Amino acid sequence: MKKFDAIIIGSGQAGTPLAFRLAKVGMKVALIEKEHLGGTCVNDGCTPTKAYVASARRMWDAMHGAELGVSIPAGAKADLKKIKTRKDSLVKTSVDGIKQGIQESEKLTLLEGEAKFIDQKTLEVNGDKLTAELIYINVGARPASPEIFADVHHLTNKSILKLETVPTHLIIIGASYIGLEFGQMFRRFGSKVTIIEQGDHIIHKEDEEVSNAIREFLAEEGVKFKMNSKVTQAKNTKGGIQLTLETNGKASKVSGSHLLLAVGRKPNSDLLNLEKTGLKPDKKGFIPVDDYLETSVKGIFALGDCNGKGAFTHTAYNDYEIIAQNSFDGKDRKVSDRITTYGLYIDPPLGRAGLTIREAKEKGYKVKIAHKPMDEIARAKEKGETKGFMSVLIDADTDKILGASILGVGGDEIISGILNVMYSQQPYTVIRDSVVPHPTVAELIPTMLGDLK
Ligand SMILES: Cc1cc2nc3c(=O)[nH]c(=O)nc-3n(C[C@H](O)[C@H](O)[C@H](O)COP(=O)(O)OP(=O)(O)OC[C@H]3O[C@@H](n4cnc5c(N)ncnc54)[C@H](O)[C@@H]3O)c2cc1C
Ligand SMILES: NC(=O)c1ccc[n+]([C@@H]2O[C@H](COP(=O)([O-])OP(=O)(O)OC[C@H]3O[C@@H](n4cnc5c(N)ncnc54)[C@H](O)[C@@H]3O)[C@@H](O)[C@H]2O)c1
Repeated sequence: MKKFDAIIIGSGQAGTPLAFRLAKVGMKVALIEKEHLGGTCVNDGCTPTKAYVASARRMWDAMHGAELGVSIPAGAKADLKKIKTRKDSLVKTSVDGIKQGIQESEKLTLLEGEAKFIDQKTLEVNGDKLTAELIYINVGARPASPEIFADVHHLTNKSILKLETVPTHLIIIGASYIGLEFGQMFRRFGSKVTIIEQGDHIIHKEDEEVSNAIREFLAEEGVKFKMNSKVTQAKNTKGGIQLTLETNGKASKVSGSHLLLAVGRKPNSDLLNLEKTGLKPDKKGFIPVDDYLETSVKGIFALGDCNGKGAFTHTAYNDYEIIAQNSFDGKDRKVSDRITTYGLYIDPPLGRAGLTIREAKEKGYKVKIAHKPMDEIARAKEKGETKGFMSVLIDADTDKILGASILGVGGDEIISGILNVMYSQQPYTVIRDSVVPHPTVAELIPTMLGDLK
């Protein structure tokens, strides 16, 4: 039996920085990773997809030069092999950085293998047993894969990143983060793209206006949507796959060269033998934790996607901060202090913070809404990128900002300014009365708030 001060299962966006921090304060730490250092974000999530989004944008620029008076000779072509090589190099740099950090740390031991509990505080990896009083679970999630697709060739967010030629017709199941980001980028790389969604709105968590605007501009680029559609049959064909759909009671068929499943993610908690620790995941497989990320077993914590408190890299990293700062910096940080925020990295992007209008109304807030279409903003017009709008939601009783959606050029960056005011718990009037550089898209936020009725 090997004894450690702390064991971390999974080298994701919470586990990796935590391993370094624990080792830095002198603890003997084991970091267990079954697949790849850095986890999903680095290897098959944020880093690769945002690298591809950047290549897709260059492709779009090449096709749209004439709109801004620039003649670009015809013949722009996405070379997926080169796009992948660039991505692989970005991923490698990140992973090598983690490897080097581990090699340089005397207190940190990396164990490459899959961890399983064999009793409350003991784990087994590759036949070795190890124990610690403190155990941090950071096992992340994997792509969900409905039974109906089990026997047809299909891609996930992992395998699609291994392709070296552009699919002729990519069918995507699921119109949310993964489906929309991959859908637009492959459309721009030259694929025909059809997205099949069971619901009646794409990116269903958002307000209807956001969802409709995104659908409209993706459709304008040629992405086809089949809404309210369920796959009732899937089969392999000579040229790819054929799906039978049921849409509002009507049957139809769609055939494509490739199929991507983007129907959500399943926590990896089922791989851990959790019952040996006395822990029980919830119905969706998330490991229940308190506001300080501790499970019902003292000394065992769950961080990142597997605890169901967030599904993003910044939420996983914040979980690390909560543990580290409460343990070593005398702070009292809690999950419930976190304000929801994320980007959807289509082009133009969506930056989101706080509540949607629907959520605010459901919670009983009396709301004031400031709203500005991008086509009324000088800088957006100058850039020739006028799709989308900005909207900020205000609590009519307190003047505090409840939420915001910035859909449009720079929206993923602009949202942080609004988020900072939300964290500082100041009223919206602080932004309304601020002076912002001209000409920027953000300069219209004070104007928009000034127009608030
Ligand atoms: C295609 C895609 C794009 C994304 N884009 C974004 C984005 O732009 N912005 C954003 O904020 N988020 C994005 N995300 C989400 C983000 O990647 C995750 O929220 C984040 O990686 C979660 O980190 P984590 O630390 O919880 O787990 P992970 O990063 O998933 O790491 C968990 C690690 O645990 C390992 N592991 C699992 N079980 C065991 C075991 N039993 N023993 C040992 N090791 C184990 C896994 O191999 C993995 O390396 C994206 C996700 C996907 C799939
Ligand atoms: N920009 C980002 O931050 C980013 C990007 C990519 C992924 N992610 C993370 O990855 C996670 C997973 O994303 P996702 O898009 O796979 O899942 P999701 O859970 O957000 O959406 C899945 C979609 O698939 C639809 N769906 C499910 N089953 C279906 C079926 N059988 N037929 C048709 N439609 C079906 C659902 O209605 C839903 O719209 C998200 O939680 C997100 O946090 C984040």
